[in-house]
Amino acid sequence: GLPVSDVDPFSHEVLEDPLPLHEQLREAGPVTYLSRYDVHALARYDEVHAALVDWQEFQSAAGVGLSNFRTEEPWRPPSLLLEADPPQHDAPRRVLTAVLGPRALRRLRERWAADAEELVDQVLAEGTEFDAVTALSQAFPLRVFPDAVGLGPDGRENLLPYGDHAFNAFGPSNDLVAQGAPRIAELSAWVGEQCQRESLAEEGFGAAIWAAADRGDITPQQAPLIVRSLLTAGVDTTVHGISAVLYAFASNPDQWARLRAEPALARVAFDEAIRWESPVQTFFRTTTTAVRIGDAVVPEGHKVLMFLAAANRDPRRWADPDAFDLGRDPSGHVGFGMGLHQCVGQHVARLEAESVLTALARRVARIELAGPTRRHHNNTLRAWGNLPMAVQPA
Ligand code: HEM
Ligand SMILES: CC(C)Cc1ccc(C(=O)O)cc1
Repeated sequence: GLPVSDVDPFSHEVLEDPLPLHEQLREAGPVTYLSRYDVHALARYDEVHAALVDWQEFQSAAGVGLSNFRTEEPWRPPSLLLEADPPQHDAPRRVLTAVLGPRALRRLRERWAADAEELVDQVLAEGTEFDAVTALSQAFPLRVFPDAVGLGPDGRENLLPYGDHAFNAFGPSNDLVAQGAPRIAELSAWVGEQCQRESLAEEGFGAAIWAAADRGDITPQQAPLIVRSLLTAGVDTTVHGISAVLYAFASNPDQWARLRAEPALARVAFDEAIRWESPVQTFFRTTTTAVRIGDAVVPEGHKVLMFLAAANRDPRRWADPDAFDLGRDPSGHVGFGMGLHQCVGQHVARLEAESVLTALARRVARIELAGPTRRHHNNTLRAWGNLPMAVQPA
């Protein structure tokens, strides 16, 4: 039969330490009915992977949060990529694939490497103990990404709280959503303003999106919403992704030695950290027909909650899943999703993380935690509130 649980995956207790729930859901069966939210939960790698690649039966157009856009008004106009399915999804996806693709990033590689070296030098000049969240995880993305998009200099402090609320809003209307509610109208207005053509620099991801509208690849009405996708998805994720890989190394000093010996491991280290920590923990799909999962049938129009983090540590798929191991091949992890909607910004994220790790590995022989850590709770994101770190210069 279908296992049932009234657990709240979005409670502070679970957000503080989700691992026990992930284990419980994986062991309960291929699917569990969560009665509290009337959703079906997938926690094993095979079922999460299968739902991610089957966009026809598990759609995104009804929203990838708990809210069902067929019956509820979205809090903001739906994303033309994330909250769309083919054919509407096709042109916006094709444009962002080109704008954010490895070729487009070639010209950023050198600049970001230099920026990372400069930032790490500045951090180390201040001392060997610092909070890596503010000094590196937040500082580097906020130093390079708004410029890469072509944002003006003012108001960039709005980006993190806007994204934090957007990611909370994929969950239920709990206290985390209530915390962001008072400011979100003002933050949304600022973000919307930055997406207008006249707000953007002549060079950058934003300009490239507007150039696609000039070519007729997308419409001028779509261009600002596609820029909005970058500002929503492209900041908080990389901040918490970089925190995840720094925490992974600080709690596995032997792996730092491996990176120092072989700096090219920086790239696979980031993907292994994305698998191990999964900064994006969960999101939803909506069934477009009755779908059989295991020996259960999920009715049409139901929300399905995918636990990416649980899938990324499923012992059915990964040997020694709880180990952060640079010797592993992490490809196939679902930390960037999978299939049609797989993260279109993953190359940007990898380049940011690689830049920071390479600069740090060159300058620092050891990194370790130097005090109590604190989580930052979010309905969707796994994040550190702080990472007190002590480093030993090389
Ligand atoms: C560590 C950093 C990141 C993580 C963990 C991450 C994770 C994800 C995941 C799991 C999805 C799939 C969502 C779904 O299937 O519904 C996704 C989609 C997406 N991501 Fe990322 N992301 C990251 C960085 C970025 C960056 C830097 C950008 C922009 C520059 C970005 C832009 C997007 C967009 C636009 C989509 C929607 C793609 C589509 O629906 O076709 N992401 N991301
Ligand atoms: C993991 C995903 C939910 C991250 C994300 C957020 C927002 C957008 C957008 O298009 O606004 C795209 C992707």
